[in-house]
Amino acid sequence: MVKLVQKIIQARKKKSDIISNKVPKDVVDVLLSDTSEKLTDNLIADNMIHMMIPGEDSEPLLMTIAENTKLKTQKDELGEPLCWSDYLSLPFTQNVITETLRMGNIITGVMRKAMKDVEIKGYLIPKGWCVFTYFRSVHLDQNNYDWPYHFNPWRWQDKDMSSCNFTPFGGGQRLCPGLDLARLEASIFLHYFVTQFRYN
Ligand code: HEM
Repeated sequence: MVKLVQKIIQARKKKSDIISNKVPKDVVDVLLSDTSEKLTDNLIADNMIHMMIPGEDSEPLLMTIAENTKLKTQKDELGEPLCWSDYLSLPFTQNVITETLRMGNIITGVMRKAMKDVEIKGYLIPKGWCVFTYFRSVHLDQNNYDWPYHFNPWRWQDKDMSSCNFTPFGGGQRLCPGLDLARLEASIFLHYFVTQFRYN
């Protein structure tokens, strides 16, 4: 990321040599126009990255904290432990988990062996061949997801998850039997993480 941002800075520097005295249009322009010489390219890149990360992740985190804090307060008032229906009552947290599974699933795909000749979309997979179905390329394909590298839990609101474009737990006869348990564990982790831990 630093390398990428540094390239942008270099390109801007070249441009600003040609067009001097122009009014700064964005953060990079402002940082580059600093005359104190304290701002190295590295520091400028660092500043830009720090501005990008909160812009990207703060909203989903805020929503998750709000939803889970509300539940924790209710539970504390009633003096009750968490139960199954609580897990289902956190729709935004579920969307955060779904989006995490889409972008960062630890299982990148599954292996299959063709038991007979199979033709898919004009390609022949001969009997006995092994195939690796790569989930990640489907989950990060912009034909299936707008801005696929953008962490956007809202994309799952009112969306049907049972499509072939979303298979973090596999599908068919070998569908992961731990699917619900995995989501439940992730929800419990997120609940305690956002309601009990401090970031500093
Ligand atoms: C985020 C967590 C998890 C992910 C992403 C995941 C993903 C998967 C995937 C993709 C498969 C299909 C493998 C294939 O088709 O070859 C699978 C199978 C399986 N998973 Fe999970 N899994 C998770 C958690 C769990 C948990 C918590 C358990 C059990 C407590 C579990 C038990 C199994 C078992 C037993 C199979 C084999 C099913 C079969 O072959 O019939 N998984 N998992």
